Amino acid sequence: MDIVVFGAGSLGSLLGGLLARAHDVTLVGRDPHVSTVRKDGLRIEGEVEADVDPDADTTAPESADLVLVTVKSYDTAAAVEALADGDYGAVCSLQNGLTEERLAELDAPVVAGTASYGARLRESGLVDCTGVGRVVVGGLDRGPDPVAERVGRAFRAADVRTLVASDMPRRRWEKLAVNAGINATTALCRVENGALVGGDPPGKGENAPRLAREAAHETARVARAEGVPLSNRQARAAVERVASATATNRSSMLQDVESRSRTEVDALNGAVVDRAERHDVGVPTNRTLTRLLRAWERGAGVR
Ligand SMILES: NC(=O)C1=CN([C@@H]2O[C@H](COP(=O)(O)OP(=O)(O)OC[C@H]3O[C@@H](n4cnc5c(N)ncnc54)[C@H](O)[C@@H]3O)[C@@H](O)[C@H]2O)C=CC1
Ligand SMILES: CC(C)(CO)C(=O)C(=O)O
Repeated sequence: MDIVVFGAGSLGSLLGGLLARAHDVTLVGRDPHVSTVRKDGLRIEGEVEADVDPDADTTAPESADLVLVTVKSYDTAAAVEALADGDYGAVCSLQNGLTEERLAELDAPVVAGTASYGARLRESGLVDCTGVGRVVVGGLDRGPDPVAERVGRAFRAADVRTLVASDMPRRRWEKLAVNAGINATTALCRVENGALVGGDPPGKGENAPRLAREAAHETARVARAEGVPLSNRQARAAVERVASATATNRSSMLQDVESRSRTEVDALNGAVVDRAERHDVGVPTNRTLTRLLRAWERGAGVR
């Protein structure tokens, strides 16, 4: 397959690099990373090791079988603009947050995706795989999706752990509940993910878990208003499962706040608020978390 990875940062370089073991991959990113990859190739270190030689450019090729979008969610509109005139067989987002609807503006079938691999671009030309997770792809609607099947086969051919799911709407909303619950709470409270599990001893230290739980419950309520069957219990259980499994992680939003960078709050808690308004569902916790993070971004001068 001819695959373009639009957004060759941490995740895009890792997955693009892994896919380059079996496919013709072009990483679209920025210098100096692009020039280094062109000159010396890309090295993957950590939980997976590989030396690969994908193409790299600062603009997207005009055609490809598949485009993977891996820019931060707030750069999705710019990515859509950059890809608008291309001839692509399919486009798939592996970003956090609800971004697929924006990709639907492109003249190509959209495959929904999530990634739980961990990636960190250590320096130009060198990406660390900090965790072997899984890619999940599927149709935007429930049911089998032949384009997603093809994308899944391409990932597996490159030894990327991949599931092709026929219940992607529920999975996307469950992932949104996890990120809406964990990311904003850990960023604002400056705690690791594990602080959201339990509340031990009872009555003490339970404020952060309660915030995360309420944000997840509200997300599930909005999912149901959208016709997606996600119960409050499933959403809460997903938050607790992920927070336990990643207990010592500093969430990506906490890292953004610590490095005084823009966060993805608009595509996470902000997306829950936007969807809730369409259905007249109250989401006070997500609204407050969104306002606090936007206020922090403005104060930090990154918005
Ligand atoms: N890093 C990780 O381990 C994981 C990240 N994600 C999600 O994946 C998405 C990307 O995250 P990261 O890779 O960490 O971010 P990142 O900031 O490392 O990578 C994004 C890259 O896109 C490039 N970019 C942005 N606009 C561009 C344009 N117009 N043209 C060319 N290049 C452009 C940036 O220069 C940057 O290198 C986010 O939504 C994140 O939540 C999801 C799972 C794991
Ligand atoms: C799953 C989780 C919460 C892991 O930290 C994540 O996706 C993030 O930090 O963005």
